[in-house]
Order: sequence, then structure tokens, then C-alpha cells
Amino acid sequence: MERKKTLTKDIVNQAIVDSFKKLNPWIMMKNPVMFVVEIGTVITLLLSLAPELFGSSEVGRGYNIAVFLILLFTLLFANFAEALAEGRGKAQAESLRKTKSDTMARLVQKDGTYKQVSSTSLRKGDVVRIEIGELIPSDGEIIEGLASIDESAITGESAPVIKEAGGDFSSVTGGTRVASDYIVVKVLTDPGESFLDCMIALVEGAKRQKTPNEIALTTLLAVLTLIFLIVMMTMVPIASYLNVKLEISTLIALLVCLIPTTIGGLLSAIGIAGMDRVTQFNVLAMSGKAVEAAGDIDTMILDKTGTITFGNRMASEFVPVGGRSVKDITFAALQASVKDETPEGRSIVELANKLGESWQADHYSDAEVVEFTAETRMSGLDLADGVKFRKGAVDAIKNYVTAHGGKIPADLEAITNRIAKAGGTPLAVAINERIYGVIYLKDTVKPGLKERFAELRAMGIKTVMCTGDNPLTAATIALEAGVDEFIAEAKPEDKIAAIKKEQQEGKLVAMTGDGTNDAPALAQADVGLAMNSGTMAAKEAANMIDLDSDPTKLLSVISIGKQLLITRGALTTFSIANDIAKYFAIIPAMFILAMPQLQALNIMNLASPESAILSALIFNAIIIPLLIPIAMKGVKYRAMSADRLLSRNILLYGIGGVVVPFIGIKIIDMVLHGLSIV
Ligand SMILES: Nc1ncnc2c1ncn2[C@@H]1O[C@H](COP(=O)(O)OP(=O)(O)OP(=O)(O)O)[C@@H](O)[C@H]1O
Ligand SMILES: [K+]
Ligand SMILES: [Mg+2]
Repeated sequence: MERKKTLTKDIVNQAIVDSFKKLNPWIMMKNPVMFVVEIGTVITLLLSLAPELFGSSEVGRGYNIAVFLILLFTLLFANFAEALAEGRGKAQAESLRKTKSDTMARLVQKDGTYKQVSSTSLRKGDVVRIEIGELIPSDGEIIEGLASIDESAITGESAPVIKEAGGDFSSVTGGTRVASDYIVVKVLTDPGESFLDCMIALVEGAKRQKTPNEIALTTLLAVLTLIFLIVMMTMVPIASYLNVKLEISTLIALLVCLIPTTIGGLLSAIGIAGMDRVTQFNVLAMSGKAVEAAGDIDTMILDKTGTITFGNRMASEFVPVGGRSVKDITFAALQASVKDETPEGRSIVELANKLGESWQADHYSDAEVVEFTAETRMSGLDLADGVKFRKGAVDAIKNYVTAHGGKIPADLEAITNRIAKAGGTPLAVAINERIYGVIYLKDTVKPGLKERFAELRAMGIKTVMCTGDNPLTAATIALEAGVDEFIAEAKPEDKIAAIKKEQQEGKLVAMTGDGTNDAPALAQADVGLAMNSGTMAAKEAANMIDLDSDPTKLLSVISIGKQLLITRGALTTFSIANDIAKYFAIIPAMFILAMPQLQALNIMNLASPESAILSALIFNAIIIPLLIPIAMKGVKYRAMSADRLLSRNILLYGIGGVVVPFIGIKIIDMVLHGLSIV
């Protein structure tokens, strides 16, 4: 997807226009703090037109107009922050929409002939054939063929990826292009529900919902607003007792200064910008809740094949056991794999062919295929004459042959151990109850994982690799990748059990995976990150998808999640701490005539009561745009525990929140006075 790192002029211009549109009270009502400001703005507008509207008044029209304008800008600044945060996503959605142009598709009909149809008419279950250079019309699963696919429209990555029928690399996304060969694809989504549709809605923020944290904070801010409203009301009898005439516009100014407008105005921008930052890292987060949960993760569970490793496991060697020859095991491995459509199975057939073994398709016409499942961890073929070929995880095959009365060859263990210790996956091969040898499947660990896992450790996050592979292979890969712990020989339900166990200890768990067998675990985890290279099932179950298929990407999401929580905390603290200075500015200004002793509180030595009130109100308005960069980028973040980070920032923003407005208000007062405005 086309990524805009910086804010373009178009985005800023659009945000300015949107700031005015967002003045609509129906929209404003969702933000109680700013809605109160809007009501104040309307009242001061009325007072600007008719100063005596609510009774006698001693202030000039100019003062009312000044208060009205400052309040209006307060609203516009807050709206601008939100519109700006939304801007980049909207621009991205626009460019994605262009990818979604209508294409023609070659629908494969029942009799095998093709029919040209519009891509928008494709439904779940339809089968289409896509040739080199053509756009894939819809999301689906390859059922025939192998091709390199250019996914740059969606991932921004220009190098094509290989996709093939069977296994974990069979899913294709509508809007991507076939760069070589051809594929036959079974459509898996109905119009309007595709990955691209979902992506557009996500980056655009169309489905954005407030997160539980955001709702809690909004409620807190609304309560604070109510309290200050009551405080302001009590000023009226106090003033009348003191024989002071309180102007309505002054009361409104006091109220707006005291209610938490800074955080109220920036709150949604912080959340939207956080989601946007996640997208900039090429991760699609289905909800803000998932991003926030990532900020609090304690344990990260990773699948091995396809997540920690590249997952293109290729047969590299056939090793005989129990006195068999290389030719024997090659023959057995080939027979056990001729009907195995997984990439592993096909690589075995390829290697056997290279070694001179071949087979005839008609020979197997009445053979029964035993398909690979993550549950049995085996696959094979049952011939009509009763001969059974099996291959699979070594312990699974051992159990199989012992159950059929066979013996385990003495040299099997040494050979499997050699392969496993090298990080390879050994597959044992049997004909009936006899083990013939071992297939060496090679896989490669993705680079750079060790450093990234070390960073996770520094944040106090435990990493656990969970794999269907044997313990020795798992141990080797775990060491090479640098994870803290591993679980081997795990079936899909074991992956869920591992997650539940951590959750029961009160921990928040993230899971990354790519396979259909990972889908239930991805759904169970608090944060489920699916590799874009993975299956549709995995992507549907997850609440985040990494377009670059990099499992350590979660680290970036965790950082953004933590930053989001801390930014919100820091700006809330800043916003509330600001009240102290405003109090010192406004209270003496309101009562100074009746109580000259209050001059002692005028520590900023502000020029006049009007200047004090307007300066405080102006500061209150311009602090919002000044803080937009922090709201958008997040407060500075370093890898340390969330608690320490939070207390550090609260201290920083708390003290800053007390001091900065004293200086700011004084400067504004000097400028206003210097320009003889007040
Ligand atoms: N096509 C196949 N035929 C027979 N056995 C296989 C085949 N593919 C994999 N296996 C065996 O089954 C085991 C489990 O495979 P599965 O795909 O469930 O997990 P995995 O890919 O090894 O690990 P992970 O869960 O980390 O992705 C593998 O370790 C391997 O021993
Ligand atoms: K305020
Ligand atoms: Mg896997």
C-alpha cells in the first residue's frame, strides 16, 4: 500500500475543512468536555450580539466577542487534531480503493469451460483461473498450480512471493497480481467482505470504536467537567455575597479553563494516531483494543514453522535405517508422498524424482489417500492390495508401527537426532509395520529474531515457541531464534491450552502464527497476530495481520500500545495540572475589586483582570495545537517496564503541566498588554 510518511498539504487542507464540519453538535456530543465548550461558545456568541441578553452587563461587546472567538478556536483546534490524525488513513484508503477497480475474471464452469464474468459477481465457492499478468479478482485459496504473486498493492513489498496449492502458503488476496505461471483459485469471500474491503475500512477508521480505556477516560473527564460546573455555579452566590458582579462570559471562561479541554480535545487524536502508527509498520489492527492490549502483553507465544522459520520446508536428504538402502527409503518416501499436496509432500516427490525414482499415476487410481493433519502428524497412501505407506513425525510413526506389531530399528534414534540437532525436521517413513528411513526436511530461521526477542525480554515479556515438531528440533530452533521457552509436539489444542494456562495466571498473552492449525489459538489469545503469508483461517481468527510476515513485528505493536497508554496518561496529567496556573490567573481577576487582598494571589502580576482571563483562555486554546505533535507521535518511549515508564512520564508531565502555563499565560498577557489590546 502506498505509505505517506509525512503529512501532505492535501491532508492538512482537508483537516482544516473537517475542523469546521466537526462543529456539528451531533458529532460534538460524543465528546462531553468539548460539547460543554461548544455550548459556552454559543452563549458567548449570543452575548456578543446582545450583551444584555441574560441581564445587565458591565463589560463591553468587545470582551464578549474576544471570549467567543477564543472558544471557537478552542473547538476548531481540537477538531483539527482529530481530523489530522484521521487524514493519513483516509488518504491511504483512497489509494487502496483505486486497487479495487473492477476486473474481469475467468470463471471455471462445471463442464471445465471458462466464462468471462465481472469480479464483483464472484461468490464464495466459485472457481476462477488466473493467468500471468492478471489481477486476482477475489480472496481465495489456490487449488491448483504454483505461481509467484506480486502483492505490492497491499504490502508495499515489491519482491513477488511464491504461493501454491496445499499447505500454509495457499491463500491469495484479491487485488494482487499473478507475476508468473497460472493458478486456479477457489473464491472464499463474497463481494464487499474481502481483505481489501476490510483493509480500506480499517485504515479509514470507518469501523473505529472507542476502546474500553478510552471510554473509561472519557467518563472520568465528563465527571470532572460536571464537578467544575458545580464549582462555577457556587461562585454565583459567593459573588453576590461579596457584592461582585460576575459576568456570564467570565464564568464561561473560568469553566472552560478548568475543565480538561486539553486532553478532551486530544483524546481521540491520540487513539487514531496510534492505530495509524501501527499501519505505518505494515500491521493491520482490527481494533484499537488489540493495540492497547499489546501494550500490556506479558507472554508471547509463537508458532515455529512459517512464523519463526520461513516455513518452506524442503526435503534435502533420504536416510535409510535398519539396514535398508537409500533406494528403498527413496521409493518408500515417494510412495508415501505422491498424493500429498502439501509443500513438504511435493518437495519429497521432487527430490525422489531427482534421485531417479518415478511413479505412474494410474498405478494409484484405486489407492486411498491418507491426508496430513496436524492432529495425526502423518500422511500416506493405502494401496488396494493392503500395502500401507506412511510418513510423519518420528514419534507418530513409531506409535503407528508399534501398534501394528512392528519393531523400531536401533539406528533410528541416532539419525533423527542428527537431523533434529541441525534444526531440521525428521520425517520417519514406514511401509506397513516396518520403518525404512528418515526424510530430512530443511527450514531456515528468519534473520534478526535473536536481537528482537532480547528486546522483548528487556521489557519483561516472555517468549514461548510452540510447535508440532519434535523436542530436539524445537530445542535447536529455540536456541537459534533466542526464545525463552518452547513446547514441542504440540497439537492445536495444546497451543490453546498453553495460552489459557498463562491467561489463568492473570497474564495477557499474544500469539503469532500462520497455519490453519494456529487459528483457534490466535482467536484465544488477547492479541493474535497472523502472518500475511499464512492461511485465510489464521488471518480471520487473528485481530492483527502483519503484511510483512515478520513475527517480531509484534514488538513494534507492543511499543505503540505502551506509547498509546502512556501518552494518554501523560497528557491527562498535563491537562489537569494546568488548572493550578489558570486558577491563579482567573480567581484574583474575578474578585479583585471586592477583595483587594487577593492581589497576593496575582503572582504572575498580570496587567488587568480582563487580560488575566483572556490570557488564560488563549493559553488554554493554543496548548491544544502545540501538543498535537506529541499526541500524534506519542511521548518518547524507551524499552523499560510499563509501570516505571508511566510514573516517569507522569512526573515529567505533571511538573511540566504546573510550570508551563505560568510562563505561557504571562507571555500572552505581556503580548496583549504590549499591543494595547487590553
Ligand atoms: N506433509 C506431511 N506429511 C507427514 N507429516 C508431516 C507433514 N508435514 C508435517 N509433518 C509432521 O507433522 C508435524 C506437525 O506439523 P504441523 O504443521 O502441525 O506443525 P509444524 O509446522 O511442525 O509446527 P508449527 O506448529 O510450529 O508450525 C511436523 O513437525 C512434521 O513432523
Ligand atoms: K481546560
Ligand atoms: Mg505452522
